[in-house]
Amino acid sequence: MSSLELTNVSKSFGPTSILRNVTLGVRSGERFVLLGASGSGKTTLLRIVAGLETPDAGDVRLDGASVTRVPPERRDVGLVFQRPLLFPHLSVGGNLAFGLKLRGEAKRDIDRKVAEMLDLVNLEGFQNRRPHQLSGGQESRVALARALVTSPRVLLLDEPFSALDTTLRAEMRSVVKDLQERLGTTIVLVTHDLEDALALGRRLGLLHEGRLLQVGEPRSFYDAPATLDVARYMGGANFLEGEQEGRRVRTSLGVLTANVERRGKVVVTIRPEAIRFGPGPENTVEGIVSNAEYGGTFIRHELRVGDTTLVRHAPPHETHALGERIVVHVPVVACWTVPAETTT
Ligand SMILES: Nc1ncnc2c1ncn2[C@@H]1O[C@H](COP(=O)(O)OP(=O)(O)OP(=O)(O)O)[C@@H](O)[C@H]1O
Repeated sequence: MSSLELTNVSKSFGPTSILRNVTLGVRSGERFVLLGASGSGKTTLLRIVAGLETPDAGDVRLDGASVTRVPPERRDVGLVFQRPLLFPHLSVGGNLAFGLKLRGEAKRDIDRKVAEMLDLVNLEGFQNRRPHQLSGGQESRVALARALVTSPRVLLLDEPFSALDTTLRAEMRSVVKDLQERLGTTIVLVTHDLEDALALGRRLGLLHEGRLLQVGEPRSFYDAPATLDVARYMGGANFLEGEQEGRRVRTSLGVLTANVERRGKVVVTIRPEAIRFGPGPENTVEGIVSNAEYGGTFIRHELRVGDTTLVRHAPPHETHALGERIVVHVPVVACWTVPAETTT
């Protein structure tokens, strides 16, 4: 069963439409990442789930029951923002105990839950510290622990690592992953960062200008982007205009066989890492190496094929001289197309 369901949720601020007909189901115990550029409506969507914002239309359900008209404090939703926002005058223990006290839980239970949670985020012994005595990473862990200690039905994380440096980011990702796996909490994390999304999301959703363009496993965003905007968001692909009939696409590289059937004007998307050296059973192309850059784990080649330039990531041991004529092929599974009319 879906633990969180949004049905046709729309929201405008004044004349500006921020969310358009968003429908999404997040399963119980799932780690779901909502990806999107700045301004795409991610925070607004989280605020609607938390009850801090009311949708103009549509419904929000938690564990099957509509909460669209339920105030935030009765939704049982945990929120962690970009900055930890701990209560500065309360100790770490006090911060964690806050929500439990509000609920009127017994002191004995509160003490036990706080201690267990601090243990889970590796902060045992930090109970009496004040927020200003913590490092950035510790503060983030306290914020996470505070949101989880009340066992919310859904935990919403809004760019929770954006204030942290690269090392701490990676550390926090594994803390979140580990906690979620142990506690089985349903998590919806919002980020614009592809790396965070791929590391954490069992499933992803891509929000673009208030529309949810695609929902699925991370791999599907690379292998089978639903629209050109999705393919663009994932970055780095080659795009070629084409005219498709069934699996056959006429392009500036010649006729290619695509991994999807369509008809009419399309854009072929080919990932640079998918282009193989040597001829293949299909989609074989001959070109001239016009540029080569060492990229550490790969070599970025530009291949001139007539008037078209293909970017290819070759294995680091595969070196070619500039001007060398080489033959490559695009496996059919890597030759994906999207309808051209989605171009924005
Ligand atoms: N209360 C408000 N009143 C008017 N406009 C708002 C309000 N809240 C958000 N917006 C606008 O809605 C749009 C989407 O904002 P939102 O914060 O949801 O996007 P986001 O994807 O989370 O972006 P970011 O990653 O930058 O936080 C933005 O253009 C923002 O200016």
